[in-house]
Amino acid sequence: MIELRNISLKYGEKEILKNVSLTIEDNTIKAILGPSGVGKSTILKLMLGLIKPTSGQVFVDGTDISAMKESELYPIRRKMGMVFQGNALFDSMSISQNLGFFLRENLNLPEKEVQERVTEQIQFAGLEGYEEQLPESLSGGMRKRVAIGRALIFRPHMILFDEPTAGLDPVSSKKILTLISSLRHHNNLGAVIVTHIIDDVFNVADCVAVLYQGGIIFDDATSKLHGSDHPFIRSILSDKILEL
Ligand SMILES: Nc1ncnc2c1ncn2[C@@H]1O[C@H](COP(=O)(O)OP(=O)(O)OP(=O)(O)O)[C@@H](O)[C@H]1O
Repeated sequence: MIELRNISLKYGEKEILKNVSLTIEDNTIKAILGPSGVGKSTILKLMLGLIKPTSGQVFVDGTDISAMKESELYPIRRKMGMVFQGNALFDSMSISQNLGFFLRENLNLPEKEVQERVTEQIQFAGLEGYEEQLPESLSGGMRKRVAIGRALIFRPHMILFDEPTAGLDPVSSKKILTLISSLRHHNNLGAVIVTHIIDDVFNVADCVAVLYQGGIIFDDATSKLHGSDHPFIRSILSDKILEL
């Protein structure tokens, strides 16, 4: 479980988050929806301990990480898999090498187990036959699937997605959302999806927090979003445009 408690965050004089509280339960897919530049990626960085809040606390499985040193954060980050917006794959490595790289670097596992985990993720992500290809020869949707496999290979408790369907065509987006939905029954894994695309929320998220002008204006089951009378939520439900 991840909890942000009364988080405020400033970049210089600019206040991005104002007293934000938010919980991500295990075994739940939660979306954080908001317009571009509102602070969604900033929330993911706070959850990973990559930046410190100006005030407030971040709890991961009950442990306050907001004042932790970098070395103390390693085991915490191991609990979380991150899927970056641009995937962050290594261009010169094959798909199999990309999947196994951090496992070989960071966990002292026997090579046989590394191979087994790579094969498991190749199958889960539907990448059979592409093991020896370079990322550049794959479609955007397939590269995203490699990035998801690489995050899952550590067997995290929580997986964080930054704009998982950004830049993908509708068919690839749908496949990625189906893959994310299938995580719901995957070893009690929780997921956070940061997005500005409301269809992503309806397709995949059990619950959603809407971030607007530095604060949370909705935090409940996705099915209740239509019942909100907040003007911003009404406007995104009617035109689905978040670029305000
Ligand atoms: N290191 C930084 N220093 C100063 N300002 C920053 C920094 N990182 C982000 N910002 C600003 O903070 C705001 C929130 O950024 P963030 O990337 O979290 O937004 P976002 O909601 O994820 O948007 P997008 O979807 O466009 O990435 C933006 O105005 C951004 O310009």
